[in-house]
Amino acid sequence: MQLPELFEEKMKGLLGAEYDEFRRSYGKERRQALRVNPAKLSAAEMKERSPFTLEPVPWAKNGFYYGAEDRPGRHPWHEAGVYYIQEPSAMSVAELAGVQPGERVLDLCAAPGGKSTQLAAALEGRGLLVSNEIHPARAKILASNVERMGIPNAVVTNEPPERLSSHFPAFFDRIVVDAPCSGEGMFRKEEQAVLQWSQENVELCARRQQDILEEAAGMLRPGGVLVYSTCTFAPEEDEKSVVRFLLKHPEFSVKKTEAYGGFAPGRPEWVRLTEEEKEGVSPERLEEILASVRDTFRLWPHRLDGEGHYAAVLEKAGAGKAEAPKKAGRVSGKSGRGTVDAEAWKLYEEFAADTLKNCPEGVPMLFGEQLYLLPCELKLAGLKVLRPGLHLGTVKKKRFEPAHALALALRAEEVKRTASYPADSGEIRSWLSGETLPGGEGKGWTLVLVDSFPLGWGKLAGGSLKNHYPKGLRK
Ligand SMILES: C[S@@+](CC[C@H](N)C(=O)[O-])C[C@H]1O[C@@H](n2cnc3c(N)ncnc32)[C@H](O)[C@@H]1O
Repeated sequence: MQLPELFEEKMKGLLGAEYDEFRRSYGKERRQALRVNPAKLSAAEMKERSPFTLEPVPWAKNGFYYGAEDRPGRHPWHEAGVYYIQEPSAMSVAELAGVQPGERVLDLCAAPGGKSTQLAAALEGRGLLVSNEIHPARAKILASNVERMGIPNAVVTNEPPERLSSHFPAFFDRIVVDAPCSGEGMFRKEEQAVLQWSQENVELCARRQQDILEEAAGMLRPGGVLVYSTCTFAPEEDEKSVVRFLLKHPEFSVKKTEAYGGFAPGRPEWVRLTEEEKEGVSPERLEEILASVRDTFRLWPHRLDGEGHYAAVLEKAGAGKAEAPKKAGRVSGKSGRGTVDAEAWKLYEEFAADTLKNCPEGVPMLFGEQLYLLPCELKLAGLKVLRPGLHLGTVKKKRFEPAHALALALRAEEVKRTASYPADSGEIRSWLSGETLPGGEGKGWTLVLVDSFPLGWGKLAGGSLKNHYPKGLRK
């Protein structure tokens, strides 16, 4: 595979004797992986039930390499959010974030959603995930992946970091900054990354990373954890980005974190600072910061089965925990911004009484015709919000229509009527292409399952099951 000449020269200079091994990794077959959604089934169950040849990704609890012949993206379990296809070294970041259920977590550069969906899994449906993406089209993809994975407690926003930071000062327990970067670790995956590479772009990315980190710093509560990551090997964007940030922010330090033994340490000797960048810093302090960078992580494609990544776990000084997000307890008609229109709420309750055995919890909020459940009391006014929590459905004149997101966030046993078909059945093929299926007796909203996993809503009436699988997702 052809690589940019300047990139090769640069890496030769950095890696020395190790370069040949690094270069040879570009000739190796890329190993692909998926991450099981623990809200749907455990990793052990997946291993037993899955139609794919799986082998654990050593550093990711729910991560598995799949066989070269497997096509998990085409399997109906993918549409049911049973797993997320993710580059294996990228799975390290959310693991390093050490998220605990119930925390407030921000994923600042989140699309298409690999890290967000992994962070959400660690939250186990409790607490709050704010998943933000600056680019509108990418934010839509992020929202649809959050929905596909059935995440009930995520708010998806589409904002530049500086607008978000003025909204959430010292708010989050954990923040992930998976920064836009020069993507040197994407060369095997995307030819575009090779074509677009230049040293100027590396420098541009490094400047942008400083700006993003600056905004992230203000949104973290004292004692909170910030994970910074890139999928590039350029020290300007990796160790140097961290060093520049630490020089400016004495309240932050590198947190020593236990990780998979195959991760290599950060390389402070690759950091070249200008006189201006070092100004006002004592040599001892500089030495201390540089030494701490050894406790950041490099994932090399010639040392493990993955495309490569960099990650640093940073801690903000100070004690204390952010207040636990205020949860609404069981749903009520009250929203954070007043009362959800009584008629709208009545229509939802009628639907819930007829269809659900167990109602999801949260703070109801009506946006136009769309009814959502926020994971906690949250001020969102003034932000571009794509998904303010779990989308329950649309309130139409005299009726309530449940959302696809609700179907995917429910478990089969929480619903009164289900219709289950095996993944390889003709019914599932027909269903995914939008066809009506023959139904049984009775009438009302029915959760269609592929094997045991919710796939969407159907409406049973007159012996047939009308298809409500979203048109945009049909095959
Ligand atoms: C490496 S990707 C994120 C991948 C994602 N975390 C995942 O695991 O699926 C970086 C993201 O940052 C976004 N981005 C680009 N410029 C940005 C900026 N100035 N501020 C914040 N995000 C930016 C990009 O659109 C891109 O989606």
